Amino acid sequence: MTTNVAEIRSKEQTIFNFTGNKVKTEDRVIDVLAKYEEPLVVVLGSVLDGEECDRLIELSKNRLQRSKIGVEKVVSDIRTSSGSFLTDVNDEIVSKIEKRVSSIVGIPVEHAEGLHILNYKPGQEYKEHFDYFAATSKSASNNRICTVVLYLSDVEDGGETYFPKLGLKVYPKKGMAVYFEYFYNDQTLNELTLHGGAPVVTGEKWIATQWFRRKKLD
Ligand SMILES: O=C(O)CCC(=O)C(=O)O
Ligand SMILES: [Fe+2]
Repeated sequence: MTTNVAEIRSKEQTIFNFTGNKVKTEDRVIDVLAKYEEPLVVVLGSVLDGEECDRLIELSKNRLQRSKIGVEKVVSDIRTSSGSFLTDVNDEIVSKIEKRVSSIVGIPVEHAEGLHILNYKPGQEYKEHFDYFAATSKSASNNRICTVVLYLSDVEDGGETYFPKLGLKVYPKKGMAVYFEYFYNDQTLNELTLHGGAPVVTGEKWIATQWFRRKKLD
């Protein structure tokens, strides 16, 4: 059998740099459960303990607002959940989690937007989208480069994070997380990170998202 060398794409540099089945951070050893190689998608077990998940939900419960999308911040059918940033919350657990997430990814916390809590009730979803800003957007000068979605609750049915171009679904499990990156030179790889949050069928879904930027945020 002959191999067409032109068809073998050389792998690009990744941001997430751990190999093997564990990621060691200052305060926790995290299991790597699954990996999709290019674009890199990593499923991580037990990033947060139950108490940490409950604390994040508790902190955001009274602050939730109908989610908006884009730089213009408009209410849309694309995202029907409710959410809140925890950036103005001064809480030891929040800082600890942000630090842990940063060391998993290998990017300083100053590049992170701050934990964004989302709550989906039955029927609510986040339709497929890219996390990075369009090249024409003002925000693109310091664009997002990778995402960590932390699952703060189990979902009885539905609510999976899906990547339609990869044929990949990640089912929410309290304390687990999914990481993916879109900082490739090859834009077609970035576009493969199209993803969404499927409608919750039964139960409730809570997540915390941390988006990282290429440069520090002020
Ligand atoms: O709800 C999900 O599973 C995905 C959330 C998401 O895509 C985001 O917060 O950017
Ligand atoms: Fe997203």
